[in-house]
This record gives sequence, structure tokens and C-alpha cells, in this order.
Amino acid sequence: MWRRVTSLSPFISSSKPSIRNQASYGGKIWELFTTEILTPAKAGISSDEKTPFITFVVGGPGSGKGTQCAKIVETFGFTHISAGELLRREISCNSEHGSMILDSIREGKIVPSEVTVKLIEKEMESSKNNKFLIDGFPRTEENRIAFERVIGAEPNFVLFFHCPEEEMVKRLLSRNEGRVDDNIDTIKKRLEVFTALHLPVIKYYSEKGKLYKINAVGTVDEIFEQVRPVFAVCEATK
Ligand SMILES: Nc1ncnc2c1ncn2[C@@H]1O[C@H](COP(=O)(O)OP(=O)(O)O)[C@@H](O)[C@H]1O
Ligand SMILES: Nc1ccn([C@H]2C[C@H](O)[C@@H](COP(=O)(O)OP(=O)(O)O)O2)c(=O)n1
Ligand SMILES: [Mg+2]
Repeated sequence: MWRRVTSLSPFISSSKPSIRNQASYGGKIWELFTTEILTPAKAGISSDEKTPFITFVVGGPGSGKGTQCAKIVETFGFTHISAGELLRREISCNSEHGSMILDSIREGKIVPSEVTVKLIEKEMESSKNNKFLIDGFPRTEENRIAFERVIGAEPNFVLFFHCPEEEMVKRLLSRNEGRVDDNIDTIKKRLEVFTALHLPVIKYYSEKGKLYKINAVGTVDEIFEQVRPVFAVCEATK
């Protein structure tokens, strides 16, 4: 079980990022930074087994977050918490918020943060693990702030899967999981929400030196080879 903490050991250097990347989103240039991966000693990671180690996994719809999370879980033993899956579970069990969640997802909108954060909190509290991959969250600044307030923690680092829009659309249209939001009209709305609400979150973590930007184009294994070194540091501290 994890315990709530108000400050986490620094995993990422807060000094100037070593590699500078630029990404283009619909004509807008965002300056994004990947951060130097520190050695465990330099990073000063706590050996306290109960301190939660939190990774946020972010990126546009269809950028491959879920696919890579499965590989991270298999290789590094994290507990995968997918915000989208938790919300879909609420729909299928007809919970109190089920119909509101379904309407939001159908419209490509973001569910109110208090609902999503409560679901994440429940999952974290019921887990025996203390290493969490939180997938598809935070999608908005409101999500991010609500998590900090309710959970009382910040992520140790944030993985951002960067993928061109055309590739994301292609992947979503052939995902074939019967999702109500994988149709072209909803996809367009989700991409608009991504640009307007999700990119500010990415910029926030980039400026904090917590963002690892992954080029999400290529085979699943090629992409995982970029992801692996980020988690290898964490593994080395066990
Ligand atoms: N590197 C890749 N190349 C091609 N298709 C991919 C790749 N990674 C994932 N996919 C496929 O694209 C779709 C979206 O991937 P998924 O992991 O569900 O993305 P996200 O969780 O970001 O929406 C799935 O059908 C998945 O099998
Ligand atoms: N933090 C979140 C995560 C997902 N949602 C809603 C809105 C999203 O379009 C849907 C689906 O999310 P999910 O992460 O499963 O979607 P993708 O894996 O990016 O395709 O759920 C949300 O409202 N808030
Ligand atoms: Mg997903």
C-alpha cells in the first residue's frame, strides 16, 4: 500500500534540460524539452517502499499510450491505471455518473475532474503496488490541479507520446474495439480538445523539467526502446 505524501524525492533534474526538441502542432510551434535521465544516486530517489512512484502517461488519442503501458507493466511491474478504462467501467456498471460519462465521451469532452480523480484515488488505495502508471491523465489543467489537491502528490515524471494527427486518426479508425468515440466526428472533437486543453498540461510539465517526449511513430518495439531507459533508472533503485 502507498501512503500519501506532500513532497516526493526528486527523480528528475530541475536544472536546465539537456536536449531540446521542437514539436509542431497544427502550425503552432511548441518548445518541448526532454530531460536528462539521472543516475539513481544523483536523483536521490527515496528507498521508502511505501512512497508512491507516479508516472503520468499523456499524448493525443491514438498516440499509443495504452499499448506502451502494457509493455511497461510487463517489463517494470507498474500498476496500470487507465483513466479512460475507469470511466468506461462506470458506464458499463451503470454507476451514479454512468450516463453523464457516456455523454461526455460520445461528445469527445472531458469528464469533470472530481469524478475521474476519485476513481483514480480508489484504484491507488486498493493496490498493493506503489508504482503507478496513470494513463490518459491529466488531460487538462483542471485534471492536473484536482489530482494534486486530492491525492496530495505530483508525478515523478511524465511520458508524452508525440504523434502526428494523421497517424493518430488512422490508428483510431482501425482500433476496432467498438468504442463509441472512435468515429471520425468524435475523433475531430477529441483532437480539438487535445490541442486546446491537453497541450497546456504538456507545456507545464515541460517547464518543470518532468517531461520525457517520446517519438510515437514507428513500430511498437521501436517506440518501447525509447521508453525503456526512462524506466530502467527507476528499476535500478529497487
Ligand atoms: N506504434 C504503433 N504503430 C501502429 N499502430 C499502433 C502503434 N501503437 C499502437 N497502435 C495501435 O493504434 C491504436 C491506438 O493505440 P492505443 O495504445 O490504444 O493508443 P491510445 O491509448 O493513446 O489511444 C490501437 O489499435 C493500437 O493497436
Ligand atoms: N482524464 C480523462 C481521461 C479520459 N477521459 C474521457 C475523454 C476521452 O476522450 C475518453 C477516452 O479516454 P482514453 O484515455 O481511453 O482515450 P485514448 O486512449 O486516448 O484514445 O475518456 C476524460 O474525460 N478524462
Ligand atoms: Mg488509451
